[in-house]
Amino acid sequence: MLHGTMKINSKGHLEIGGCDTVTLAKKFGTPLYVIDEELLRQNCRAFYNGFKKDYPGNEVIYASKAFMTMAICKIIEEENLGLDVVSGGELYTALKAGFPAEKIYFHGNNKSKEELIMALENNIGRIIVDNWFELNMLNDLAKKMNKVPNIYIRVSPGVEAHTHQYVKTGQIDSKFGFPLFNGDAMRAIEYALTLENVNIVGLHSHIGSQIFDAESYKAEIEIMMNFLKLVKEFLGWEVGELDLGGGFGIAYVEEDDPQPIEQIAQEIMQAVKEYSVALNIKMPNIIVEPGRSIIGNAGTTLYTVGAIKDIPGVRKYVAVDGGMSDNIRTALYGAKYDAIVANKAKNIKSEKVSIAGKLCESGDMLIWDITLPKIEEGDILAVLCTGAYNYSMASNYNRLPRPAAVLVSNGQADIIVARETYEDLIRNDIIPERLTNEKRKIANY
Ligand SMILES: Cc1ncc(COP(=O)(O)O)c(C=O)c1O
Ligand SMILES: N[C@H](CCC[C@H](N)C(=O)O)C(=O)O
Repeated sequence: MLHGTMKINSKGHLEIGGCDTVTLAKKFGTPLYVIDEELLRQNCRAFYNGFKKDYPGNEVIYASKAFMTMAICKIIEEENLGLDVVSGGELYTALKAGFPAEKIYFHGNNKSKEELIMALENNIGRIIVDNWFELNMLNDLAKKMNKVPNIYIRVSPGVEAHTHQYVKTGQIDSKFGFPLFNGDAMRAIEYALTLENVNIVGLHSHIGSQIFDAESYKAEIEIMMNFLKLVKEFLGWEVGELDLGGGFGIAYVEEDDPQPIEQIAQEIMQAVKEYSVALNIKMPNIIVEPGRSIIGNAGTTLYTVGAIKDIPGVRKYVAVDGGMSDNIRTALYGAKYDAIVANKAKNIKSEKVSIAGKLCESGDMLIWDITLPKIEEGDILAVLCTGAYNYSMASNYNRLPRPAAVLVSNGQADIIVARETYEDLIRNDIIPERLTNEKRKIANY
């Protein structure tokens, strides 16, 4: 499966954005995240065309947790999308990149006082309030700062998306949002409407991630639209904005079969329209928060193959120079990935291997069982669809420096995140004086 601008060139090498990946590996080192700018922009446009073109009041906001750097913020801004941030760090990055504050939406189930102050100071577009503690704290802070932020109330709709347990969020037993089933969501809205220093403009819900078709969204829409009707009846307030969250799936491997975004968008908008007519309520503007489906298939990780361990009759382990520190998803979720031997992209796939990382964990695997051309030390392995939740979930486990990321387009490759160095790793380390004290050394000795 080739994605976006991927091609096999005349040398039999994998090319992305007009750049030979073997050359990229040599020039920038490995592991290396490669981002296909054209595909990233195409994904943005599919969402824009599906949700916003015919409905100017709608917004598509990129869930920056999937992959965020200042360069990515620039592209998202150019593509006319908004931005979903979930922490002071993401907000800071967006603001530093000059992202328009009014198009920033702030999520999170435990925002700190400092984070809320930062949001208020910068007059960001929407704050999605998750719980009572936050609602009161925000109103108090806003009063002190003489602000009236636009807020959504996050509703926990009780919808089970058909996806991995860890990436389900809409079910009743969830840490996110005000439960709908016990009346909390209604009470929170009623209360927010009485507060002077918050301006409630909409509701939010999110049901999970890696969802392949419109069915789960339709279940969410049915619940939320009926709730909008109840809110109108009980509180006399018509909800103007309904944020349905993110979660649109991508094809990591061949058996994954997500519907095209344009089609899902069409079905979602159709369902919203039908419910507003049937329930006799104003059609709300719809907000969606795609993360994975914007950046996921636009990212590829290049690794260099090192040790190969063949256990005859059992398994052949092919180890690469990265692993769970740059892609924790296989270890964490049992995620599946496809890969190409970048310098042998035309060769016949002839042997089944498993791709291991280099970290000190048996679970540090990237791919269990994949058939590839005969692979040798020094080959460049390209793991596909690593754009989302790889760099953003990367760690320094085993003190591995985080890889660099390059943006490729039309034969040009630009670094958007520099490779971490060993110096970076010790930058924040401090040896207290008492540990360097000579007398202590002697005493201990
Ligand atoms: C509230 C919310 N919105 C959007 C997203 C983005 O999800 P995805 O990357 O699956 O589109 C998530 C999950 O990370 C989320 O929790
Ligand atoms: N926050 C998202 C899931 C993020 C999953 C992501 N971390 C992954 O690697 O797939 C949610 O609650 O639906």
